Amino acid sequence: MGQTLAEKIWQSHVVDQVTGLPDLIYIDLHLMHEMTSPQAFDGLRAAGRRVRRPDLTVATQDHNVPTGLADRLTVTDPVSRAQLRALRDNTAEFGIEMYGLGHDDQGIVHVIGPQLGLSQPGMTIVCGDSHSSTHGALGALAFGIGTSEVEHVLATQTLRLPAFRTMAVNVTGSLPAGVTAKDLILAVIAQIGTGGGQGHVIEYRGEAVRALSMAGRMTICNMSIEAGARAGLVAPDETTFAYLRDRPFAPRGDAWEEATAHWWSLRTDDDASFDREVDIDVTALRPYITWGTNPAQGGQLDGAVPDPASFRDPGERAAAESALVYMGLTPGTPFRSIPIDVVFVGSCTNGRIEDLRAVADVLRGRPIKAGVRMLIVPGSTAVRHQAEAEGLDKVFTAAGAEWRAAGCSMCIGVNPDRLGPMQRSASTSNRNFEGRQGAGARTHLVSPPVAAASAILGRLGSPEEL
Ligand SMILES: CC(C)[C@H](C(=O)O)[C@@H](O)C(=O)O
Ligand code: SF4
Repeated sequence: MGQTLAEKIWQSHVVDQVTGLPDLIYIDLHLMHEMTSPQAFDGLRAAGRRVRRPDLTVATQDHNVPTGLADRLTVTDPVSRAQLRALRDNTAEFGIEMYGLGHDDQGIVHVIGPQLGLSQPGMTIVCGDSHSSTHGALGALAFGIGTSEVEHVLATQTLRLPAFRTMAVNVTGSLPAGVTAKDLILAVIAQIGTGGGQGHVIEYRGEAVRALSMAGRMTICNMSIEAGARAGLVAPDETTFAYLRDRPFAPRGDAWEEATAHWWSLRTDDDASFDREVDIDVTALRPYITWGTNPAQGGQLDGAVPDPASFRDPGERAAAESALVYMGLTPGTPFRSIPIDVVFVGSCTNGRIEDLRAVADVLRGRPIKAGVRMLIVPGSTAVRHQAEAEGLDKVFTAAGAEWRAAGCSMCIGVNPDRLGPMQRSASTSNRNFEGRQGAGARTHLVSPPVAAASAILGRLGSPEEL
């Protein structure tokens, strides 16, 4: 019987199999950021070990960095300061490449890996960060790992990883105009739930996935983790190769020809079977948003806040009840009437140049609503430079938005970009948990065009209303 793509990559990386223990897997690329690495380096030091393959390890500073142009280098929070300094010192001590603050290649770890051509088809990639699934868009098997595993990879370039189950998400039809990869993944998560992918590696397949840009594929793979999946991936094709060609770390010349010949073999065999398959037809998909406090509590923007009583499952009903209290929402309220205070565009889900272009297309020539704060935060310094070369920053600032420097920013409240209590945001990020964007803050996850339209309207809405 044939194999799935995920199984093929796994098998080609098994270093050791011992009965009763998870497989020992070779790791091709280890990405790091400041939040999950300090203790790993402390552990190495305590054991007197070195980093086995510093050449396969790359670090950046993203979570704790200020994105304000004025306070970029003034990190006042002591914890953030200590973590940023630790990463700088540790990478210098252990000989690891570091794209830190001030470096042209700095950015959110899941944005810079693909952008530099570090993340490639067929690789095993790990990072001490759950959204490592993003790199699966390149046809890699990419897992988020914990800090003790970070230490293990640093020391050995291998990791014992538990076996996974396979799942196919088959996406048919083509996305209607104005409907994006973000809407698609929010709809998938609403359909299968936050635990729907548990223990599985999801392969996204079908014509609608083939038609997605690499940025779109990264958006859907990124959020696989919000459905509980171990990883998400898309088989590599011409779109992948066109994206990777000539990137700084992509193979060149004959090595490129050899690599692409191999990469073409990286696909699920026709006679392979998945442990689970989910079908979704996107022909009639509309912009999707979340109303609750987990990414599966979502619905079409055309709809209204649901009545918790409408959920048959008692767990889902209770979760909806408490989410509506936290979110300050009343059943039956049309989504398009919900006022917002802040709009955040950015994150490893939607902080790429394509996302910023989509936002600029909506904002061009239109001011954002008085009283609304809009932050536009490029996913990397290179994205920032590209956007400026295209004049997008002028569009943003002319509309009244803040154009900021690269980092995780308001996706997570561990840097100065935070919402105040009860402030409500439309956010292109991936998590709407209680307190995620600041204590007491209320988050609606949206696509880039919906974020831009909402900033103009001062309430949740889409470009068709403008
Ligand atoms: C800080 C980090 C460990 C965390 C993650 O694992 O995803 C963060 O990036 C997030 O998005 O919540
Ligand atoms: S942008 Fe958000 S989701 Fe992505 S790595 Fe940073 S904090 Fe995590």
